[in-house]
Amino acid sequence: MYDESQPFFRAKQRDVEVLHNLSIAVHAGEVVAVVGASGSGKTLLADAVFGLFEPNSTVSGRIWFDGQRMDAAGLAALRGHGLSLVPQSVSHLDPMMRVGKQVEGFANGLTKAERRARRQQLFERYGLGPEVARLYPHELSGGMARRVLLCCALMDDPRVIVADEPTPGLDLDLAVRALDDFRAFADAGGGVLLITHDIELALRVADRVAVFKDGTVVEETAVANFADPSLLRHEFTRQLWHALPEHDFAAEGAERDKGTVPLSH
Ligand SMILES: Nc1ncnc2c1ncn2[C@@H]1O[C@H](COP(=O)(O)OP(=O)(O)OP(=O)(O)O)[C@@H](O)[C@H]1O
Ligand code: NI
Repeated sequence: MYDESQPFFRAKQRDVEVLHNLSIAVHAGEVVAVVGASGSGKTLLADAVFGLFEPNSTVSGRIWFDGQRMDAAGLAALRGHGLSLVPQSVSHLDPMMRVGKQVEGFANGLTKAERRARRQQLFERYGLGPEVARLYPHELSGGMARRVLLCCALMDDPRVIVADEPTPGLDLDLAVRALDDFRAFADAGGGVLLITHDIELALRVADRVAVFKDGTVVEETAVANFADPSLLRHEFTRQLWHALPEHDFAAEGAERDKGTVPLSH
């Protein structure tokens, strides 16, 4: 029987520490890949930089931009004006606004006609037909939505792009194009923090790799060190190396059977 003295629903709040002792740097001209297991805190890091955390979360740390320590207001002013996010979740798009208008809204200091022309250029580059501009986000496929998010980040002339899983759902040629564009952006003096599960693609464009595990960077290493596992210091990084399709394929299968291959996708 229903007991009125007992609450019908009870929720308990507990604090979970996700990120700790974390230090990461991106220099001008560099693509830094962040790789690591699902749930290790990569998205929380990206979102924290952009102030996109839950209101009841506790965030502490220091952020420098161009050698200057940023306070909350300074960081807020940079978002969309120098610092661009390609978010992992397509829920970052406004469901009530046609995507063409949304993308154009990410440009700074351009006339309406210039915004439109730039948006059209980006849409063409990423295989989005002109009709896509009139669609609402719910009318896009997953891969289309991801390309729209990419266009949003590239509309502005950012100094730093934080891209959180920009390639899932993209055909290989488009994924490669996106990463090549990040490379070109860095070569022109920008900085890119590229969060990805696709280590193969990451190794193709990145200069350095930061390996994330349980909310911290366990190893930061030059891409060149992935040529040989003996150059990798941390056991987890070596596991990632072995999980690459061109290495130890049989060993990878054996590891997977033991449930120890860290990549989830
Ligand atoms: N709003 C939230 N409330 C409570 N816990 C959260 C919240 N958001 C994320 N977490 C937890 O923080 C941890 C890190 O999540 P995060 O999304 O940063 O992982 P990730 O490394 O980006 O994973 P993936 O590779 O799957 O995208 C997870 O354990 C997740 O459950
Ligand atoms: Ni994530």
